[in-house]
Amino acid sequence: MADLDRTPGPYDRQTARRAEGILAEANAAQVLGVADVHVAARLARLLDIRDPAITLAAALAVRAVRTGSVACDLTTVHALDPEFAWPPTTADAAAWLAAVEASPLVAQRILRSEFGLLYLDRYWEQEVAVAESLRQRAALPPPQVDDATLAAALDRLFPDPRDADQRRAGELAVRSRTTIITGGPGTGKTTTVARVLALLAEQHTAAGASGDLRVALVAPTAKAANRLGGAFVTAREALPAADRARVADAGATTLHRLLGWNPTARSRFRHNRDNRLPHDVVVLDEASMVSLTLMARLLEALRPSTRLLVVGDPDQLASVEAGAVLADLVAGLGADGAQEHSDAGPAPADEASAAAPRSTIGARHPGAGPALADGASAAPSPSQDGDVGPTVIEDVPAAAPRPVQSVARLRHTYRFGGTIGELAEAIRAGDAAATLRLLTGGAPEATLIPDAEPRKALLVASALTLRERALDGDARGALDALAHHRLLCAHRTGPVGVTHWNRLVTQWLSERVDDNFWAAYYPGRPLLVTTNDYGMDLFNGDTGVVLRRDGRLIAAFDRGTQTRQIAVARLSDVETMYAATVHKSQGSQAEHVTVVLPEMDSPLLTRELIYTAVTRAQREVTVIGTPAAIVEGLARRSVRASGLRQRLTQDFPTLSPQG
Ligand SMILES: Nc1ncnc2c1ncn2[C@@H]1O[C@H](COP(=O)(O)OP(=O)(O)OP(=O)(O)O)[C@@H](O)[C@H]1O
Repeated sequence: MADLDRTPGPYDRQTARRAEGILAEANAAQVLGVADVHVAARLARLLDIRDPAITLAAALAVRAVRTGSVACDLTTVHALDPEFAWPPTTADAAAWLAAVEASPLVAQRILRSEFGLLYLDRYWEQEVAVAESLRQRAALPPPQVDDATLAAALDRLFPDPRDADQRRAGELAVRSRTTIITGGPGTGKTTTVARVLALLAEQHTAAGASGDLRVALVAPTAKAANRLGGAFVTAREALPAADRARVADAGATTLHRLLGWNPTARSRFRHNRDNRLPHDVVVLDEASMVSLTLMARLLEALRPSTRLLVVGDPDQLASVEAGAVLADLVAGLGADGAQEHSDAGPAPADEASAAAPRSTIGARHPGAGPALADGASAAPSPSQDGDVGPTVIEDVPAAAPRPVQSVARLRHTYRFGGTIGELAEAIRAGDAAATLRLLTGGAPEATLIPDAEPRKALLVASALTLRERALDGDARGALDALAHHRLLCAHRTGPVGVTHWNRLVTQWLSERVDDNFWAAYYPGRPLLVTTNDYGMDLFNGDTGVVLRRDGRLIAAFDRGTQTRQIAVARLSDVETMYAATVHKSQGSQAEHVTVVLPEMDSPLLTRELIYTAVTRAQREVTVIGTPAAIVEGLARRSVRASGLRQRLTQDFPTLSPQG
């Protein structure tokens, strides 16, 4: 897995020493990184490219992937540095792209050009593969559904009118092969997944299938998988007894593990198109963190009959690797207002009929399936399409069973008390005035402070609590203390980065307690694992703490309800974690979170970063920064160039409202 913190920042400047010409100039101006320069220089040499604008385009295509995009949009690259001496032939982006298309780079399929974007071939292929897999899944006949059983189950599992969104998501998941369930923190995604699995298990039995429903619960990182596993146990426990008995306590794993990652094998994943996964249902949680590459691998390893539930929050920071797949799927498959609603409360009862084409359920939905409106569970005629809005796929006979691809958004927040939920929603909507009002309104759950000084007492107290429990050898107690408060920064390095804060807290502790806090290991040292070690069962992003037990130092790592304990001598790639980056914290939460905003000119100061950071808090969030930084950050979106949205729209038959 890539380093979760490799997003380039202003302190990551590196010089490509042997670069020449335009590449050297662009590197000196920090438009290009070393890797971009080296790849482009090599291509220019091999293909005898003399035009600096073409070489520059190749480097920019590499840069695009390195910074999270799937492709490079030449119309926007001047904005990277308007002062840079861009070659005059790059002023007209369309002409520049045409010149690249006419070059050997495209002729030899090293680069691909589509949708006005320039792709490295590998990423173009992956994007095509993802769209093609989804198209093939959508073209299959819809799953068989026992409507009477489903109707009764929906009434049983979603009895509360507040659960309207969850109920719609549940019904869509039963009627579709691919369902995307989105929602902010605490909107009941895991609860809905547990209920969906009960619905599916019941359908499985009603269809006379032998054996239990085979389910895989997966998340992109080990930490997110642990958390999913824990949340799923709780959600399963809350099911009515008969439904609980239907749903196996599946246990969650990582996507890499599910696919059978083997770094030494020629085919890196044991499960692939020639050796498909055996499951009936695959639930992919925290999907915002999934890269295009992994999504392509997962889709190719699924049997066509396997249901796929993609679950996540598309407003969070996207994967550290290339792609913003979840956001693209929501935009590309959600045909209507799935993304547009911003109200945090449950859907008004009459919204369905009032806003037929803008339903919460963004269904790329040809309409022939049974009704999806509340209560409309029995198989209706196509004219009863309810709140999805009647839509047709062109060229598909009206009577033919039609595939359903659906996006369901959960909007009601069950977990947060008012303020954090409202704050998350204000940030998501980019409403700076509301965000500032909530952060400065005096509510203890959300505060904005201009500098870090008031945090010193809290940080030292947290570290000392951790130390006390570690000295007692109390693994669970220490890990709980670690999860109590988290300090999050945008950058690893620099004056407001993780390294600085780790040093500062270590210094403060040294002033308070007589121990060597600069030693490699000491009781109470909070740990962050920085690489995957399959043999040790330790993964990038795992968090733990050093304990003293029987005079020895051991490290305890969180495994949901369990702990993994290892002698410190066996650890290699770990860092101190008094602070962590927002990227690394994705997929986990703490009761109280302190967010250090980056400086105003940091490229990391974006709405997605602030949203992700703030929504890591379960009970209380403190933001260190200025109102101006909040305003600036909310106005900036983390844009990732990709053609997946267009490709999904293009590949799928056009929807048009009926009548
Ligand atoms: N329909 C519901 N009725 C009552 N409580 C609910 C419902 N749905 C969810 N909850 C409660 O809300 C809380 C959050 O639910 P859940 O963990 O399913 O949300 P989530 O969206 O998966 O959260 P996260 O963002 O942490 O992944 C839990 O305490 C859960 O019991």
